[in-house]
Order: sequence, then C-alpha cells, then structure tokens
Amino acid sequence: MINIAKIYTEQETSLNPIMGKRIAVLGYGSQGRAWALNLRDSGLDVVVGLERQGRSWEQAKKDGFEPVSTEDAVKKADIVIFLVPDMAQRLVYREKVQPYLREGMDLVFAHGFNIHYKLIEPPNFVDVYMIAPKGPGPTVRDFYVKGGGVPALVAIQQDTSKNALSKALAIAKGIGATRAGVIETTFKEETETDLFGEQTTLVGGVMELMRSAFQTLVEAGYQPEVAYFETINEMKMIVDIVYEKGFSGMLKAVSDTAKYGGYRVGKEVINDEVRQKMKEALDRIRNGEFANEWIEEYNRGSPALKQLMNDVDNSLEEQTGRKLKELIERGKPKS
Ligand SMILES: NC(=O)C1=CN([C@@H]2O[C@H](COP(=O)(O)OP(=O)(O)OC[C@H]3O[C@@H](n4cnc5c(N)ncnc54)[C@H](O)[C@@H]3O)[C@@H](O)[C@H]2O)C=CC1
Ligand SMILES: CC(=O)[C@](C)(O)C(=O)O
Ligand SMILES: [Mg+2]
Ligand SMILES: [Mg+2]
Repeated sequence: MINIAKIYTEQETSLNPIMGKRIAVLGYGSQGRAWALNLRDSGLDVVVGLERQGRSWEQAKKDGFEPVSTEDAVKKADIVIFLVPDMAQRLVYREKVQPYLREGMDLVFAHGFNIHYKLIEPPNFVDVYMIAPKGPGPTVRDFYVKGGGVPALVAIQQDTSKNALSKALAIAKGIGATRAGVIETTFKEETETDLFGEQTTLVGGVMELMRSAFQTLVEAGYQPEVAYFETINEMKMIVDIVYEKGFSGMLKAVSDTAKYGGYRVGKEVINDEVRQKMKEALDRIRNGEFANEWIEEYNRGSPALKQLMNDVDNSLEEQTGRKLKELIERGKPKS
C-alpha cells in the first residue's frame, strides 16, 4: 500500500505557535549550530545549552551566543531540542533534562532513534515531536543563508497540548525547511528509513562503492591519481546532475557508451545478492538488532568506529585525495 505524503509548505505554516517561547538547543555540532543560527535569524528566542566548555562552546560564542550549562538552558526553556549525538541523548536526558521538566514543555528531536528504541521515555505531560532535516547540518545552514531550505520530515509522538503539529511546523519553518517542504511521518518511519539510507546508500554504500572501485583499479596496476579522478572525484559531478535533473537527465549527459556499459554492468555489480543484503540490513534495523549493537559498541568506547576512521584516514584513496586537493580546489567554479 502506498500512502500519499502530506507536504507542508511556507505559506501554510507560521512561526506564531513558538514566537516568544524560549528554545534550548542542546549541542552545537553539525545540526546544533545550523538550527541555533537559523532559528535565531528567524527571530526566535534561542539559548544554547552545552555540557562543558570546549570547541562547541567557543564556536557558539564566536557566533554571538552566550552558551550556558545544559541544566541552565533546560530550566528556563519551553522547548528543548536534542542536538547532541544520538548515543549521548539518553544520559543528557536522564541527568540534565528529566529533573527539570515542567508541564507544557516540548521535547524535540532531529532523528527518532532514542524515542523509537525507547532509550528515552518522556512523561505524558510534555509534547514530543521531531523535525528531521534530510541533509547534513552545514547544508541546513548554507541553504538557509542563501534563501533556501533543506527539506525535512515532521513527526508527532506525544501531543499533550493538542498543538504539537503547529509547533513542529513552526520550528521546521524557523530552520528553513518549509521553504522546500516538510513531509509528515512517524518516529518509526523516520528512524528506520534514515538508518537504512545512511547504511546502504548515503554513507556506507556510496563510500564503499567508490573505495572498492578505486582499490580494484589500483590493484590492477593503474595510477592512484587516475583511479581517484575516475571513481571518487567525478562522483560529485554525476550526482549533481542526478540532483538537478534526475536519472534521465544524468543519462542524457553521459555518452551512449557509458549508458550501455552502465546498463550492462550496473545491475551485475548491484545484483540480487546486494539487494538481499539491503533487505537484511533493513531487518536488523526493524528488529532492533542494529540499535543494540551500536549501543554496545558505544558503551565499549566505539573501538570499531575509531578503527574505521583511522583506516579511512590512512587509506591510499584518502592520501591520493589529499595530494590532489590543491588541483581540485583550483578547478572549482569561481562564482
Ligand atoms: N549530522 C547530521 O547532519 C544529521 C544529524 N541528525 C541528528 O541530529 C542529532 C545531532 O547529531 P549531530 O549534529 O550529528 O551531532 P554532533 O556529533 O555534531 O554533535 C556534537 C555536539 O554534541 C556535543 N556532545 C558530544 N558528545 C556529547 C556528550 N557525550 N554529551 C553531551 N553533549 C555531547 C558536542 O559538544 C557538540 O556540541 C542526532 O540526533 C542526529 O541523528 C539528523 C539529521 C542529519
Ligand atoms: C546527514 C544525515 O541525514 C544522516 C546521514 O542521516 C546522519 O548524519 O545521521
Ligand atoms: Mg538522515
Ligand atoms: Mg541519520
């Protein structure tokens, strides 16, 4: 069954439901900085709450905020937005948010992980909702500054005030998302699809596809620089055309030789075995296995994650990219 999505746009949404309310943005990283700045530029009352003085604290001050401790931000807030890493949210909630919850407060998320997998179980006297931008934090800021907005999903988990949707849409408007459009979803759908996307395509799939192709060429004796241009650097140009003009537009921009070769070999590489693996990844997301594994990894101090970051950093493809950086920068369009 296909449900037709409800899409909210700029005209049918208003900032009024949250105007004058105090908004605490917890965390000042990828999304935190973008949200705090966009909400402030939209005329809303934002306070940045952070755990300790450090890099985020300095950045927030540089951007003109007066950051305060998480507790102090929460104590004075009507709306609390969780923009610390997913794995940190439970502890921040238990120690710094829960003790200060008052009736009529809102708990807001940018991803459904902690609510969907029940790591955070808020009391029934607060509203719980999500605005999930479908793009990286720096892009959320960049698009907003340039008059646009990254599309987002909105979901309501708890609607004690009977006004949660209009407040969620107001925040979506405040970060610029309604300039594009905001789709209504559930915490379950957002959490499962977001995890699936980053695992199989956006982060894991695309990166390993590019790295595997690079490594195949280099192992066959081709120059790393040539392999890098072919399998990694050109990806942006191809994906940019898909973004602007869809797959049909991309196919029109490449040669007939590429179209035929891509048609012939693409489905051989990304075959039924790969689709089966995608299905299994989705199953592990849906039955909670992935969430449990990630929580355990995090509790051990994220050794696998650290290893991955290290391996990638030291890989030949990354070294080659660093070597070619100056050349690539020189060639970028100037306006
Ligand atoms: N990164 C992205 O572009 C996207 C992120 N999201 C969601 O947004 C939320 C925030 O994610 P990011 O912006 O990636 O986070 P991030 O990793 O960039 O957040 C870092 C911020 O949290 C603070 N922080 C780090 N560890 C902490 C801890 N143990 N306790 C308290 N504070 C800590 C840091 O000081 C910093 O201010 C998550 O729920 C994520 O799933 C949703 C869409 C895209
Ligand atoms: C940027 C984004 O949307 C991701 C990949 O889902 C994330 O960073 O979690
Ligand atoms: Mg995402
Ligand atoms: Mg994600």
